Amino acid sequence: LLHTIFPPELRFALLKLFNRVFNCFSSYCYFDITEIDGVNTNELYNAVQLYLSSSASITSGTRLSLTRALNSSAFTFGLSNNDRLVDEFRGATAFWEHCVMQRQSQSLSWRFLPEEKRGFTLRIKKKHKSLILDSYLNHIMSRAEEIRRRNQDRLLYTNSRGGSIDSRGHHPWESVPFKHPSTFDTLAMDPVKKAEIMADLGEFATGQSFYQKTGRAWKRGYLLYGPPGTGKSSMIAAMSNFLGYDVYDLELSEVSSNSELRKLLMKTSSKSIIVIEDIDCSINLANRRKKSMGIGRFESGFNNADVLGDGDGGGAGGGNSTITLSGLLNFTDGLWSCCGSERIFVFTTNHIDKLDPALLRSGRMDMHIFMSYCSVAALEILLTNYLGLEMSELDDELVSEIEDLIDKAEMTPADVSEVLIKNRRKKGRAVADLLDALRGRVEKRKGEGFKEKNNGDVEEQEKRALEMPVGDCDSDHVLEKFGKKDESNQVEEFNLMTS
Ligand SMILES: Nc1ncnc2c1ncn2[C@@H]1O[C@H](COP(=O)(O)OP(=O)(O)OP(=O)(O)O)[C@@H](O)[C@H]1O
Repeated sequence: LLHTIFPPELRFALLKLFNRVFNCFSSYCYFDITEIDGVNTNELYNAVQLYLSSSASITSGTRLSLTRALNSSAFTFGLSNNDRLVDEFRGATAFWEHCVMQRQSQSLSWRFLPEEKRGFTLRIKKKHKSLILDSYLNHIMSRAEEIRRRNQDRLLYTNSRGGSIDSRGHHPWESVPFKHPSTFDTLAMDPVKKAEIMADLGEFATGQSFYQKTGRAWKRGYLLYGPPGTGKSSMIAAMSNFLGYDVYDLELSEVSSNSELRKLLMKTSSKSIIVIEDIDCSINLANRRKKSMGIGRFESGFNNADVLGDGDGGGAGGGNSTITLSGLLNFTDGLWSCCGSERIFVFTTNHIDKLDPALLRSGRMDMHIFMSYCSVAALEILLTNYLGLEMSELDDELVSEIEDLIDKAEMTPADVSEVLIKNRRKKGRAVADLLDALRGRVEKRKGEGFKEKNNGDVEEQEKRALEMPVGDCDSDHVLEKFGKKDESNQVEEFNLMTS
């Protein structure tokens, strides 16, 4: 009888009418965000899920499912049917409900759809509608991206031959989870310098509006230089862990031309650190200069590029590579470096004197970071990290002997950690071994007439020249500095360059 008096069509029409009247008088409005929009995945649904699973407050009695995604180092919770969460945004309250319905049938679609139809319903006050639509949803998208990055382990990419996707569909960048444990806490270096670098990175990562306002590309370059074992790779890992950026370790010898380099760059993602290690071994600048001027023999062991591109080019160390310095500079500086944003370029070298001044010039590498031999400040950090020991716990006499020896010994943090790690369970033994190692090194260097120390002096000059504001670091200064390093070849070479 009920069916005859109220046929389904009439019931549906009444329900619709009721809804309309209800909506007119209600102070709320509703938005549905379904998981699948037609046949496309709705990015907003995934973002809302991720965002709510870590940001919104859980109402009591809510039952949530916990998840830990592959490659992820954090737990998030998922929402079941009709779970409700409340979120606040700039004084507005957003009520979220998760709705799950069984899908009736697999409609005609080229793509398999999940059996459940999932979606969120967002309820907000009508007066907050524009705030929510203009800002809240964008806020959710960017927060979700951030959470995804933080939860996900960093990835370390390396390039295989070529810059394009090959015939077998292999991407030119291959990745592995990057689990390097180095952080700024574990990094042994001068605390003031460390704080400066961290502040610089922090400013960069949060500086979107600054870069927009000044019309600068949102990227930054760091040159790490210093002897092997002073922590250049550890610094890159610490940067990656600090910012939550992936690392692209660019193997230049695998790249055969400037255009390949450009293609590789195009396939890197934003929020990443692009690293070229031992840049002096990758780009053969000295020989290029001589060759381009048609004089001099190629004395170093580099396998020179046959094609040198243009006058500003230098061949990459690899076999048939035609990468030029200008190609590399375009990679970091030119229009192509801006395809994407929030990118950090890091070059490392053990021999800053081998680098072309063009690479060091103002604006190329924004910060030059000298990774030095182990200093007292760095040793304090290593003692705490490896032995859980404060310098203040040591005898005054012992401390003053260490302070006296440490600079003369020129031990790298890698050398010092090797000594400490051997006896990490016997603190006294470890400190005694360290003292022996320091004395041994000083004696050895005395025997050699502190030859290396002379280099150290030059390094001090480099340090001073390169750590001044980069704008002041002109090529003349650099030439003069390098001219002092090795009287025989380098002076001639740089004279040629200036002429
Ligand atoms: N400044 C440092 N702070 C903490 N540990 C360090 C530091 N420098 C070196 N180490 C230790 O020595 C190891 C080797 O250092 P790392 O590879 O970072 O040096 P590097 O300067 O990059 O050397 P190379 O130029 O040979 O690549 C690290 O795994 C780390 O354990």
